[in-house]
Amino acid sequence: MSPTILLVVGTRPEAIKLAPVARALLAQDLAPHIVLTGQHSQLDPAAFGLASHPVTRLRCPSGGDPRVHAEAVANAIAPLLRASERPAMLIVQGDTSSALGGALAATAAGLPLAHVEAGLRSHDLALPWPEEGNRVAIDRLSHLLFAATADNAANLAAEGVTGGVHVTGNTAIDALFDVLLALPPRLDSHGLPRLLVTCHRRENWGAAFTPIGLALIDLAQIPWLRIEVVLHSNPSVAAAARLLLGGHPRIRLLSPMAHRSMVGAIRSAHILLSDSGGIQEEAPALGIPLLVLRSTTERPEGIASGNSQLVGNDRTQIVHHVRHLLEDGDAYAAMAVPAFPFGDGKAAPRIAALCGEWLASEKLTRQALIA
Ligand SMILES: CC(=O)N[C@H]1[C@@H](OP(=O)(O)OP(=O)(O)OC[C@H]2O[C@@H](n3ccc(=O)[nH]c3=O)[C@H](O)[C@@H]2O)O[C@H](CO)[C@@H](O)[C@@H]1O
Repeated sequence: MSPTILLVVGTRPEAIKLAPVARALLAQDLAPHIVLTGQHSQLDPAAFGLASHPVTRLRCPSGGDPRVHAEAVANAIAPLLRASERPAMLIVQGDTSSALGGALAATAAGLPLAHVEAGLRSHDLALPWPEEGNRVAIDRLSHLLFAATADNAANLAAEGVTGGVHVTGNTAIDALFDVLLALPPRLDSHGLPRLLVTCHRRENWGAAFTPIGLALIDLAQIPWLRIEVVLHSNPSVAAAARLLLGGHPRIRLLSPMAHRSMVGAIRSAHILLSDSGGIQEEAPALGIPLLVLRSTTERPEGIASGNSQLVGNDRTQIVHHVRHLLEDGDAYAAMAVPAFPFGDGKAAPRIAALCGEWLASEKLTRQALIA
């Protein structure tokens, strides 16, 4: 029987980034089993191509203290690891409290743990909180660490974590390529240039969204610029944008989109304004200039490749940088060259092969110890 591998999925980006891994594990004759923690309660496995795998649903919605949430997830996963058909390995992705909960549960049960997107660091525990702390904690507990980039592996080395580290690329690019294959070809757009905005990180919640919203209202005075804000699926995160921008005649608020539609929207945008991690990975590959609504990033590779720029959440700075890109064709063209600093779209098969090899070598070691 194929060894079972549990994949813990709490949020939309984890589903997007683990779907290619689940598929690649199956191709390696390993049996992926999806554990939906309930962090994003509306998550539909079918929307991410995960429905063909066995799925266990836990009831751990987010809200409140993320450390309490991580503990709740760990407690809810524990019985799955004690079951008679104990999995061979548990995989977590990224830095959510679901991922931390999965890592804690695996550790408590003495189960091998693999971390997809290991070594990502902003080097500031407060930005983003609690994600940066979750990243460090998960990496300390993991047996296999799949770093997306050489910089991420170097972050691990600097912390003294070297064993089990592999540079694989980010599975976000695998997922992006999958979507692009299914999208109709891009038609030349003769419409107005579009500024596409997403904003959901904790540091831009509530009142912290105000300068960003006011910057969009300033930019809406440019008559030939279309502004679209994609709201987050968490209504309390979306509330500040609704309050400030709802009803503005020149700013469209859009409901959260399926990944396929989102990639289509990014691909046809002129400029992106976002604090999303995943969009920082996708924008360079699509060659769409990205202004990052943060003062720091754990993804400096997109800045080094010339595709993104940090603009923080200051009203004047945001307006200045968007206007600069709209008015200076050379500056725009320099940021619009597609680049692939986050991977070549083959991260998931690499990860699955490494999991298979690791499990085989563990089995040999166990057999040698018994003999
Ligand atoms: C800054 C940061 O700490 N980000 C973390 C956050 O993700 P992150 O900040 O990427 O979370 P988002 O919710 O922005 O998800 C981004 C992904 O969702 C897609 N999208 C976005 C809007 C929409 O309506 N529909 C849609 O499909 C984007 O194209 C992208 O693929 O959790 C991830 C999962 O652990 C981590 O890997 C990231 O490090």
